[in-house]
Amino acid sequence: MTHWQPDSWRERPILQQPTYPDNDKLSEVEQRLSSYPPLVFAEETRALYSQLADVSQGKGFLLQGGDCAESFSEFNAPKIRDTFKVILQMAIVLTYAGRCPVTKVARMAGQYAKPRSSDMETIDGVSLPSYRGDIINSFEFTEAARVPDPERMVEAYHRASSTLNLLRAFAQGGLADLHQVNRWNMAFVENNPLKERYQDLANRLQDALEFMEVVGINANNHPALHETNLFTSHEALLLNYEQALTRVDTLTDKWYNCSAHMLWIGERTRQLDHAHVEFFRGIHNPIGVKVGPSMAEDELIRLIDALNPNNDPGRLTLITRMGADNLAENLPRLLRRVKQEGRHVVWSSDPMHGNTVKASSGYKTRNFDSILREIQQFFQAHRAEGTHAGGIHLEMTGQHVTECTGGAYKISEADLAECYQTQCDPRLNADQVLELAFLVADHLKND
Ligand SMILES: O=C[C@H](O)[C@H](O)COP(=O)(O)O
Ligand SMILES: C=C(OP(=O)(O)O)C(=O)O
Repeated sequence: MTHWQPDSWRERPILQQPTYPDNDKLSEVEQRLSSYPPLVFAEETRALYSQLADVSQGKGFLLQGGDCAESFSEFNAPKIRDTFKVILQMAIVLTYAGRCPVTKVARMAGQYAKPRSSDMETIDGVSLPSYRGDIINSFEFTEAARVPDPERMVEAYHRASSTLNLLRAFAQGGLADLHQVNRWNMAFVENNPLKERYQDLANRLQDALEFMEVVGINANNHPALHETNLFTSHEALLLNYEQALTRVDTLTDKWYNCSAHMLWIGERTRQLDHAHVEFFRGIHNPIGVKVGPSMAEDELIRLIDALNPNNDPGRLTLITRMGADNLAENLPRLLRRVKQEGRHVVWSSDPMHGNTVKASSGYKTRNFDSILREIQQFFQAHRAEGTHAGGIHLEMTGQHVTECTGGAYKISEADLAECYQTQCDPRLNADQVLELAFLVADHLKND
């Protein structure tokens, strides 16, 4: 294997990248970014690594979720707060009802770059370069807006930094206090059939906390009751940005990508001899790779060995995104082979990306039942193969969007127009996500 450098990816073929019109400007921005402070600290990243090592050994569950694409225009505190809360509410359901420690990783504070199926987008006979995420170009459908602008990387850095700042404040400053769970705004489940189940769980949790208080366990002597850890993650697609935030950790002398705690490689850019695999093999963060239905067993083992040659538990999460109709045929053969070869991985299910369909109205959507079906099959396949169903990876928001059909509110294709806000793929809304959490909790308890 050749010597790794933060820029050795530049010698490899690369897909899904913008073509910047001005390379001098691009280099100047990369230079500037590489002098800015890191967004996360390597020691935090190691804490996540160690939690994921437990998950890979069946001793926990990974909950990863957030926007499909964070947007510069929808950048405000309520949006960050609502997604934070819904991730926490899901985690509480999974921990308490599922009896399982949960590692929380947000798709936030950096999820700004998107791979696309097509380089061009055509509307009413006009074709323009596709929108590739706010870190690259603008969503607006004009020629000027779609030109990639390197200055957007700096903008993304500052927005990621503010988002992280608020997430840290929420996590450590009291919003995550378990005693608050009952007091959190329940409006989003108010008319939901799940309200009673959620309320019952919140009451039981309250009873447990009161009991603990009586026997002397409280937030003063157990800070875990008052605060939480929420890690950040995104698809490290735009390697110019990722390289600029990759630094040597002074405590260990190792390279870490300090743009987020965990990074993943997308399904479209995971070729063994390409730039993304090259970049990822040298950073010491916990990393993920998306695994679609076309993945062959040998190919997967080669990929695992390139990315985790020492077979370290916690290093690698395989995020399967098969589609509900393809999972039964394709996941078991991969589970079997990885188990046979003794490779340590976290298996996580992304039930979103294999289940995207176009509604008759033209909106991209996903049906709640297909999403549930993929998750159910994911658990069944692991049960059958004797492996650990280690996590879920969701495109979701704490807001009341109407982007995925179905769920307790029975969102129909006709309802999609009501509040369709995503800039790329459809996300589960707060109700749908909570409904899903109860289902996953039941599986975890049975396991
Ligand atoms: O989130 C994943 C991809 O970026 C997305 O599914 C691509 O969407 P497209 O098929 O509309 O390009
Ligand atoms: C692009 C994504 O997924 P995939 O690589 O699985 O298509 C994503 O999760 O944003």
